[in-house]
Amino acid sequence: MNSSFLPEAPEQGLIRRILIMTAVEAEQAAILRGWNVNHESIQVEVKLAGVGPAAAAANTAIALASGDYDLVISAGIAGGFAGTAEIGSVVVATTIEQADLGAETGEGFASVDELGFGSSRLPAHAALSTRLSEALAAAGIPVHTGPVLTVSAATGTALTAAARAGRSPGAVAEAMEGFGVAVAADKFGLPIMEIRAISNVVGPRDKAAWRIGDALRALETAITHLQEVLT
Ligand SMILES: O=C(O)c1cccc(C(=O)CC[C@H]2O[C@@H](n3cnc4c(=O)[nH]cnc43)[C@H](O)[C@@H]2O)c1
Repeated sequence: MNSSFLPEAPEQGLIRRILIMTAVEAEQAAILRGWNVNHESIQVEVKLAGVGPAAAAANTAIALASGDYDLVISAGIAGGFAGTAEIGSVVVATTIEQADLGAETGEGFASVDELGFGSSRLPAHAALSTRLSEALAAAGIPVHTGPVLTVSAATGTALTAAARAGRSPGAVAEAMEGFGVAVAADKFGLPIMEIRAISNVVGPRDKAAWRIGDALRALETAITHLQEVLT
């Protein structure tokens, strides 16, 4: 992407320089396909976060330390919670939550929030997230909004899926980088979004049921609509 930014005035709330972080190259390529580089009014950098929240936080912080951005987005594929976000749909986070940041206790999992050690969730940019989800719905694209969970270990059983969904009412999807990206963006005082396309159902491992190609195509489409919302 063009890395020379236009002289804009971000303090007026204009979004003109966006950093999009993806776990892997296939997601990065889908986003580059979906973004029309001829729209020079907004500059986008799409960089690799790596898999998992720690790598995502570190790589996002490195990118933010060497760039000047107005908005940070975690984007890629994700698992959808059964009955909430179907394979091929798009989810737009209202909040970005690390679902396994806390402690196992005799009474079950306790989050760092409950333990008094900090926060495991950050709010997404509400206006942009709403405008994107409304644009996707208007275009007939299946879209769901709600908390998107970040985990260090992907769910592999129905029991864990139910427990994670139960602790985060309204949770729409699970991935592995969003909260890491969000914490880094928050340290730089920047707004955050998380946009995911659903490749699988959160629960028992069934890689044969994954539809990564469909999810990448949905991600590409979602980014095209994001550009329209922002310009
Ligand atoms: O091998 C498996 O059974 C398996 C199960 C869940 C996730 C994986 C990954 O390798 C995920 C890597 C990558 O994709 C994102 N992602 C997509 N679906 C999920 C999910 O259901 N839970 C967590 N992450 C998911 C994630 O953001 C990673 O970047 C393998």
